[in-house]
Order: sequence, then C-alpha cells, then structure tokens
Amino acid sequence: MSRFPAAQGWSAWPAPAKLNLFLQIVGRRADGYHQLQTVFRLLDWGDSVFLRPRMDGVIARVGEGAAGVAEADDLLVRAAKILKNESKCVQGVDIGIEKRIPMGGGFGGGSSDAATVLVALNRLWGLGFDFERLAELGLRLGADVPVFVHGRNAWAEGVGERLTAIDLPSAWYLLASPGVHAATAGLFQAPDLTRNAAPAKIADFLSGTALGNAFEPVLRRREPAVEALFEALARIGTPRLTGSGSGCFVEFATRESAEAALAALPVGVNAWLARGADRSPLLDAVESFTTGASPSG
Ligand SMILES: C[C@@](CO)(OP(=O)(O)O)[C@H](O)COP(=O)(O)OP(=O)(O)OC[C@H]1O[C@@H](n2ccc(N)nc2=O)[C@H](O)[C@@H]1O
Ligand SMILES: Nc1ncnc2c1ncn2[C@@H]1O[C@H](COP(=O)(O)OP(=O)(O)O)[C@@H](O)[C@H]1O
Repeated sequence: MSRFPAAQGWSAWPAPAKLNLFLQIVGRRADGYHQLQTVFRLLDWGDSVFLRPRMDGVIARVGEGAAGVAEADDLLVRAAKILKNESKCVQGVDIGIEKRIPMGGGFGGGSSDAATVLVALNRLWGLGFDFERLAELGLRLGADVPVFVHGRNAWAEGVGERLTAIDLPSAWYLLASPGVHAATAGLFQAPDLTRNAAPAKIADFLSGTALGNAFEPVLRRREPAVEALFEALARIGTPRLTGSGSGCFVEFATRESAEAALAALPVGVNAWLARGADRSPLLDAVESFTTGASPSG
C-alpha cells in the first residue's frame, strides 16, 4: 500500500527523468555560467511526487525525502516555497516522494521533482499561472527545471532554458549508473573541458552528426568507474553520458533489443530499462486533473 494514500487526501504526480542526447558548450555568460546546446529526451520513468494541500499555510516534507538532502535544501520544498511567495497563496502543502532516479547521475531527478511541484501545486492551489511563468520560477532552482515544466522533448540553448520542442523517434534506453556522484560544478570548472565548440544546428543533431557530450571525455579520464562502465556497455551498443554524468545510456529502437542487451551485460553492472516519452507524463496527469478526474493516488 502507498505511504501516501488517496484516501488520506494525497494526489500522485509523475516526475520523469531526462537524458541529454547531445551536449556541447559554446560559450560563457558574463556571470561565468556556461552556454550550452543540448537535446533533452524525457523518459516514461522517474520519481513519484505526492501532494496534499493544507489550509494552515505550512509547507512540510512528509517521510524520508531524497537521501541525505535536508528539508530546507530539498528542491521539492524550495519549489513550493517559491510558488507560495510569488502567488501569496495562503494554503500550504504536505509533500512526499518516492525516489527512483539516482541522485547526481545526470538524469535530472531533483529538477524534475521541482517542476512537478510547480505544475501540480499550480493546479491544486488554483493559481492559474501559465507554463512560461512556472518555467521562469523553476529556472531560479536549476537550469533543467524549465524543460520539465514544459514537458516536451526539446533542443535547448542558453543555460538550457531557451527551448525548441522537437519530435524524437520512439526509443528504449538501457540506463546505467557507475555509483559515483559527478559534481556538476567541478566538471564545469575542469581545465580539459571543451567550452568553445562551434555552434550546431538542430538539423546536425537530427541527421546524427551532433551526438557527443562535452563532459564524457573529462569524466572518463577522471573516474575509473565511469571508464569501466563505458567499456562494459560498449559490448552491447554505443554508450553515451547524460548531462554531467555519471549516468550512462545506450539507445535501442525496440523494447526487445533493449531487453536482450540488458540480459547480455556482465553481472555487477547496475543497469535498467526505460522508454523514451513523446511528452512528459506530468502533462497527462495535469490534463486529466483539469477535466475533473483525480490523478491516481
Ligand atoms: C549539466 C546539466 C545538463 O542538463 O545537467 P545535470 O548533469 O546537472 O543533470 C545542466 O546544465 C546542469 O544545470 P544545473 O542543474 O542548473 O546545474 P547546477 O548543478 O545547479 O550547477 C552547479 C554549478 O555548475 C556551474 N554551471 C551550471 C550550469 C551551467 N550552464 N553553467 C555552469 O557553469 C555553476 O557554477 C553552478 O553553480
Ligand atoms: N528532491 C531532490 N531530489 C534529488 N536531488 C535533490 C533534491 N533536492 C535537492 N537535491 C540535490 O540536487 C543534487 C542534484 O541532483 P539530481 O537533480 O538528482 O542530479 P543531476 O543534477 O545530476 O541530474 C543532489 O545531489 C542533491 O544534493
């Protein structure tokens, strides 16, 4: 039984993971932040966020939360606080999470959790903010939050907030984690990171000429566990890094081929499968909520 049952007022909302199918750095802003070009692919797999509005104005995390993350630092809680401050809403909310997305793996779990809180609470509190406004608020929490708010696979520029929706072919992914936490800030500072790549076009990605990840060579040199994972995954396909790592993935056209690859991996590789999404399952949950049906709890 769920720890957050509908009978006790909880509603359940998906927070999908993402992959970066391509990532390069083309420059730097005056404040030092790096300007990227990347392709975000949303997955039909991720965390589950549970929300239960409360009338006393308190925002509280219920249950364990993301391992090792203090309540005040939790992106779930910070997203709810930003929305409350901006809207002057008098309501509060209890927040629960079933965490599946490994933290610090480049799968975007924290950012997606935050986006789900923004989008779902906007409905539950009846605020009527549009997605643009929610994405702007989300950007204050992290560069990956806006794509999760809009819920479409996207080509992204700027720090990841200038989004162009793109259609991607259906695909299955073998995801793998080497069990090391890649510190994003440190990797952006790495002297051997290529940060002046020639700008690519969406067509370069779609034709398959732009598929690399600028962090991949840096992380493979720094982390023996990442290099070992790449070598193991190379036996079943073409491994790639997501985000700033340390998570990796291999793309397959069908579920059957992904399952066969998973079965062929050496024992001890921490890998699992996920389907690429056409659009975020969060959008479906919000739309069914609008039409009067309650999301599953
Ligand atoms: C690399 C990407 C690709 O999707 O994803 P992840 O690997 O984190 O999932 C993102 O750009 C991650 O953006 P974001 O989630 O905002 O990064 P954070 O961990 O908050 O950033 C930590 C630090 O990295 C540096 N940083 C971050 C983003 C950026 N475009 N330029 C930077 O220089 C800044 O010093 C920042 O303080
Ligand atoms: N709800 C949350 N889920 C995951 N991480 C969170 C959360 N709230 C804060 N964090 C912090 O954000 C960091 C980055 O997490 P995450 O978004 O999962 O990885 P990545 O940015 O590599 O995709 C974590 O190491 C953790 O310190």
